[in-house]
Amino acid sequence: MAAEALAPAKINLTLHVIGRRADGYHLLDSLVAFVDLGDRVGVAPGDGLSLRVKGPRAAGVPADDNNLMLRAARLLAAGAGAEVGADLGAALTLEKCLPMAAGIGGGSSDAAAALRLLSRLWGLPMPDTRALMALGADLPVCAAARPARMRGLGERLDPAPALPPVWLVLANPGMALATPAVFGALSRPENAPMPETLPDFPDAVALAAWLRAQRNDLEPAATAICPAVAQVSAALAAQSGCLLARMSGSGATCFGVFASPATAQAAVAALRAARPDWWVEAAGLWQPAGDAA
Ligand SMILES: C[C@@](CO)(OP(=O)(O)O)[C@H](O)COP(=O)(O)OP(=O)(O)OC[C@H]1O[C@@H](n2ccc(N)nc2=O)[C@H](O)[C@@H]1O
Ligand SMILES: Nc1ncnc2c1ncn2[C@@H]1O[C@H](COP(=O)(O)OP(=O)(O)O)[C@@H](O)[C@H]1O
Repeated sequence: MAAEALAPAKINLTLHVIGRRADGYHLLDSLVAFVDLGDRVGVAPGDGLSLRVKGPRAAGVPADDNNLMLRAARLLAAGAGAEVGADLGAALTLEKCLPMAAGIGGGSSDAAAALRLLSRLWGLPMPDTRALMALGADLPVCAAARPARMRGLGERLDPAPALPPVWLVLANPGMALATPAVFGALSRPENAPMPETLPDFPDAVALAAWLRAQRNDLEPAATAICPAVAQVSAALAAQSGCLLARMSGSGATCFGVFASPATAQAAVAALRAARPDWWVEAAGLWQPAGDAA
């Protein structure tokens, strides 16, 4: 049976870099949420394994074995001792709506959505955390697809406190930022973690007030490589009703936090008018349909 799902964008509401390992990977402490905006991933029975990429942001997205969706499919089959093509087949589609290399986990979320759909189609269990990490540090959290406190390299997930109704405006200046380059430009890898216990967030104002005391430690490094990050963040912060503006992940996408959909939509309209060259969208938090665990 053919099936389709949203691959929701991942937002690092905070991203504290708290150490660096000898192999160059960094230790993180991040509050991660997902929004109801993303790519659309489809899976249908098929002979062999194929992928068709379409959609408004398809340009430049690899459709070959470099695509994380195909790598994820092979990983899933290998976990069951099967080989894609010989034993299992699927026709995958990706409608790309999120900018690529943008700090919002597009490829990782596409791969996680493909895994969820393929595990149902093929009747196989989801890969374990260690296997997911082999695809990327963002894969475990994207496979969980629910708000989480992410630690370690990305493998340690704890439930986040319940998030209040909140609307985010996402803005990207149209410049791809490679994650390794941003980590490489980080001047100080040892920074303070978030508090051991995260508070409750009764409403959007309380959430934004708490977030303001936290950080994205990659933001200065990303801004050094791509100065437009500072412009995007400042433009979001200047919008009426914006409670906080910050970069997500390794950038260059920034998000603004708003307490109502109307203020968020007004900010989108103003930003699109001022900067037609930027990608600007409003989104609410993504509510998993119960099948994303
Ligand atoms: C920074 C984050 C925050 O959520 O998001 P994005 O900006 O990619 O969305 C992630 O940790 C990215 O996860 P992901 O994009 O899957 O990373 P990977 O493919 O595993 O690694 C890409 C590169 O990022 C660096 N890296 C990644 C994770 C980590 N804990 N320490 C690192 O130093 C390494 O240089 C690595 O070679
Ligand atoms: N399905 C996919 N969508 C986007 N990029 C992908 C995908 N699969 C593999 N990639 C590769 O992953 C790199 C990082 O892209 P992406 O996951 O969008 O970054 P980020 O995690 O910073 O948002 C891209 O440069 C691209 O070459």
